[in-house]
Amino acid sequence: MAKRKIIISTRNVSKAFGKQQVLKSITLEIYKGEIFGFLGPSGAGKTTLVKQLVGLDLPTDGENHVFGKKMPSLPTMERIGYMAQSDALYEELSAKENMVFFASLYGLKGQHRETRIRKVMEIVNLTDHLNKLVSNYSGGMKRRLSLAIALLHEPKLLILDEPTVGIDPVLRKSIWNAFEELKKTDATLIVTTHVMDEAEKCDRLGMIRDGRLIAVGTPEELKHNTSSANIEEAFLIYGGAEA
Ligand SMILES: Nc1ncnc2c1ncn2[C@@H]1O[C@H](COP(=O)(O)OP(=O)(O)OP(=O)(O)O)[C@@H](O)[C@H]1O
Repeated sequence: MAKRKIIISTRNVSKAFGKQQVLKSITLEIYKGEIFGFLGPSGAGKTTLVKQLVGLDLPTDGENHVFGKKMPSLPTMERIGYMAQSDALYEELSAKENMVFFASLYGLKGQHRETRIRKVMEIVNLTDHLNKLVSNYSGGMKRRLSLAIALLHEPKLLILDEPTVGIDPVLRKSIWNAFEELKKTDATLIVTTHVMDEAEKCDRLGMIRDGRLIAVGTPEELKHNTSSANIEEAFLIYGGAEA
């Protein structure tokens, strides 16, 4: 098999907040064109890790390299689409005005900007609500708008922190279809989740518990290696529970 191109290399990364050790010596490589999922319970350290990959936070020990550059690196950050766990939207503006604002930050102009806005709003199924004030959006609509913004500048690396929280199953499916389409363009996607059926859709998973990476592999490998019927069971076994 051809050697896969490494997009992210996390090397012995640890993070402490005061006395609390939140990440414990994480070493991991993520490859071009894969959908990689970080799976773990609330408080496991997923957000802390992805913020470092985006370049918004620093490890206490170790290094993160993205596209071959040590993070944080400003030119590299511009190549990443990031969707945070809480929506960073201007509530008093319409969705369209929010899009135009973020598009200008990415340097998108004119007809290209209009085309991209139309395209990403179609992906998240918000075309009919383009001119509505964000303050009148539901929680799920805001999540979808945040996702659309992360997709605007066609980044080759997308880092999405719980992208489908508050989104109904039908739309969740259409968003996962969009992820699959992006993958076909050789984009790399990283998602955090604690939803098991979503974890199953990832090409590979990194299981995180108490700041440790307890297992990495395809969903099939993780189930097979623990003789588990599902990912939830595999997680419990890797976490030290009795089979
Ligand atoms: N800025 C901070 N200062 C102090 N503690 C923090 C800070 N950020 C995160 N933590 C702590 O680090 C731990 C891991 O948090 P993190 O948000 O990374 O978990 P998570 O796996 O993303 O959880 P969730 O699924 O609930 O988002 C938690 O105990 C949290 O309280």
